[in-house]
Amino acid sequence: MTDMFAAAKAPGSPQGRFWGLIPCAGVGARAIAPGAPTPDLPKQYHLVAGQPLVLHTLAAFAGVQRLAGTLVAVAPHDQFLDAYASPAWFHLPCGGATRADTVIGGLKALLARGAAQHDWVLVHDAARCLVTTTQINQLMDQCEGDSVGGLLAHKLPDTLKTAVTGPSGVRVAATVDRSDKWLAQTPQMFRLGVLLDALNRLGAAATDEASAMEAMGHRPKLVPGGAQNFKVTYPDDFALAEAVIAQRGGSATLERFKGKRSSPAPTGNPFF
Ligand SMILES: Nc1ccn([C@@H]2O[C@H](COP(=O)(O)OP(=O)(O)OP(=O)(O)O)[C@@H](O)[C@H]2O)c(=O)n1
Ligand SMILES: C[C@](O)(CO)[C@H](O)COP(=O)(O)O
Repeated sequence: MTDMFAAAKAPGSPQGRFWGLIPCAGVGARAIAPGAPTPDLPKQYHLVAGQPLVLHTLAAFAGVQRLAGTLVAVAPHDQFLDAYASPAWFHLPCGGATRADTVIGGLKALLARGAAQHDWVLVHDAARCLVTTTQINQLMDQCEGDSVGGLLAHKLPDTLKTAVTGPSGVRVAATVDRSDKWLAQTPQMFRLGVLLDALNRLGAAATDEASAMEAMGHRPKLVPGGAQNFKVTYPDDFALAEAVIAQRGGSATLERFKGKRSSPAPTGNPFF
């Protein structure tokens, strides 16, 4: 993955190339505890085990040899990643008001820069910083021969309740059969053109890529991801992510970004 410009312009195989797309334009409102020291800093940039959360995510993608390139879709005017230029990924201010808008913006940006409609794209939340290179490769292995694509997911481990809220608070309405229930994770891997069409049709109601594909009548493949591939969503999740990183040996992901820039990267990324 040395020259993304060359990768985008190369004809690619009939099976299509693979692109990573990281929606990174959210604010993380649920993750910021009252009184936090940096309430305006989006959660994906908070330090986890010594480096901004999203860099852990990007380190996992940087290890995937088959990716032609990885686009990080950030919010307009977000310059945080300018200081972390890397040949392994590039960032663009194509984020939108909802996650679906951000993904649509990223897909269009990939197409505009030479990606093909039939290429595969792996969409992955910036906030799922514990995904591993091995898991990403497993998803690719299991889905590249599939006619639809699929996603990492985790079979529901707990008893599932529905709730009803009344005068005496929130109470159980029923216990639901969990035998067919999975928690959707990311990456979610689909053909770029089909996914863009599906997201355009479903719009903001698509909280993930698979739901847009499902609305088109497809049945995405579920590939077991594991409990550690959780999304940092609430304040407690930062400490949980740090604990997992420490248990994995801590600083391994840092090595890939030793050469990080301390000043904004120059314009002229070879991809553009
Ligand atoms: N307009 C948006 C909203 C979300 N995301 C990204 O989508 C991923 C998953 O979304 P979520 O965890 O819900 O992030 P936020 O929307 O930032 O969180 P919250 O709902 O708590 O504000 C995150 O990496 C987030 O940055 C995005 O790129 N653009
Ligand atoms: C895509 C996703 O991570 C699948 O679980 C999730 O739907 C995105 O988070 P959100 O909180 O629903 O925006």
